[in-house]
Amino acid sequence: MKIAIDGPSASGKSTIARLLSQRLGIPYLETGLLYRFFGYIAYKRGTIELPPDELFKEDFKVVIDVGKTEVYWKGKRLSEELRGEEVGRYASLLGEVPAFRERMIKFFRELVGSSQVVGEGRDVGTHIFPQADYKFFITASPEERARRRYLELKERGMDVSYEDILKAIQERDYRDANRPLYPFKPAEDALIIDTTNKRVEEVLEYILSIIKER
Ligand SMILES: Nc1ncnc2c1ncn2[C@@H]1O[C@H](COP(=O)(O)OP(=O)(O)OP(=O)(O)O)[C@@H](O)[C@H]1O
Ligand SMILES: Nc1ccn([C@@H]2O[C@H](COP(=O)(O)O)[C@@H](O)[C@H]2O)c(=O)n1
Repeated sequence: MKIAIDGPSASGKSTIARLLSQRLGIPYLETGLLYRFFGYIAYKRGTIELPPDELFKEDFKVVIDVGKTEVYWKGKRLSEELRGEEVGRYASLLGEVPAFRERMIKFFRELVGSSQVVGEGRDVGTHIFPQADYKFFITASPEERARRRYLELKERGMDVSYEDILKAIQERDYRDANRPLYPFKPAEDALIIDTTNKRVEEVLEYILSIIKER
């Protein structure tokens, strides 16, 4: 079984996908973490003008398992290095490059193959696994998503402002939605879930009820 969970920044899709993976015992693929990894490489090199084949020559490894996706670079697991807004911006800029996105789609399909997966990101249900058995699109208002990201980064001890985060989220939403190729939008057969006024537990139980119904 393949499950696609897509949605905009800070909508809560990683949280839901990870919990769903754990409840179902199915490996979790956080596609945004790989975009962030290459965004991190581009950030360190100060440019996104990097051919996909050159980026994929990096010494990296991806491990997907129940409840987790891990990225290793030169043998070291990267985590906090990938979570900042600036790396997210570089990831989003790379995401606008069709050749890079096509290479990423190919990479994710080869990584998962015919195995079960809970795939989470922006284009899992539209392009990576269009044949997924279940497709969910997790969203929330920009203000609520900025609030969630603000609280998340403050808990990590980062000195951020709500206003800056809201602006970054709105800019990234616009960029993701207005890409000439592969514009970010829900799959036509995705179930859209607005979580603005919903707790994580409510969203998870609702999705599990949909899966168990079939
Ligand atoms: N329904 C919810 N209500 C309140 N807070 C939530 C909800 N869902 C997730 N959160 C919190 O919001 C923050 C962002 O969630 P998460 O990282 O899952 O979003 P995301 O869509 O994966 O973000 P991104 O794609 O930018 O990585 C986390 O701190 C998470 O605990
Ligand atoms: N399938 C994907 C996943 C991510 N992106 C871009 O990467 C940025 C960072 O991802 P997060 O999930 O950590 O926010 C994101 O803003 C997207 O622009 C993508 O294009 N496709």
